Amino acid sequence: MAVQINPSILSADFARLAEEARAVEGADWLHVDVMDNHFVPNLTLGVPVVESLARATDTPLDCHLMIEDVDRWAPQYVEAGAGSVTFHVEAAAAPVRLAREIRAKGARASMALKPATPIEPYEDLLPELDMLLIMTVEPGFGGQAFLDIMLPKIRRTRELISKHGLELWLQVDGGVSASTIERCAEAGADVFVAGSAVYGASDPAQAVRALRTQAQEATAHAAWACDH
Ligand SMILES: O=C(CO)[C@@H](O)[C@H](O)COP(=O)(O)O
Ligand SMILES: [Fe+2]
Repeated sequence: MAVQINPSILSADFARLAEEARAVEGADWLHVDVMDNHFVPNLTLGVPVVESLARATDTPLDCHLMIEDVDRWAPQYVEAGAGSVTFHVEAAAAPVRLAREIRAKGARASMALKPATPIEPYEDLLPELDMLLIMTVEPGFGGQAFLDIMLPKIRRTRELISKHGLELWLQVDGGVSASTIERCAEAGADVFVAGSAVYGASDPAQAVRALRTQAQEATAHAAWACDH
């Protein structure tokens, strides 16, 4: 099973975004947190910055939209150059229609769940998605402590993916670091967002490589991956 490491530029220096994007060459995707100060109590960046970032790096952009009115805005992030667009189910009026629109415009469609949002009501919706994001902190800020109580939700989601024979990627985001990534991989995650663990390191590219090795080794020993 291939694992993917997606550094989050939320923890980078916003005055040097292009340089910071290039500092993690070798990463699978660059994770871009879009916050509107309504869905979450923080404000980051929007469509024009994503357009510029897409031109500044060869690493594809994984846009995590923590915004209200997401049915209206998400397609514009595909047009801005994102290769993957994640909307929060708590903010979407019509998640199936939105996932189909993102895919039709040529990006991977992904849906995120806040910590208190269960996966079970969305089981039938999984075939409409390319990735599911399980938040392992309350969305809004980098540098928060990993919520261990999300591990059973990761396990249950991996079981649903296997049950339906889907190619869905399972992403975790929040507090992912050298001390938590193995637990996430063992539980069933295969795409790992890491902000402070990458950009807080003296060598971000080396931090990506180290996280990848840890995740690969944990996955190799994980029961869910052995079934494949
Ligand atoms: O979406 C978010 C926060 O809402 C994340 O993508 C953070 O940027 C992750 O940062 P760390 O917890 O890894 O420092
Ligand atoms: Fe994120």
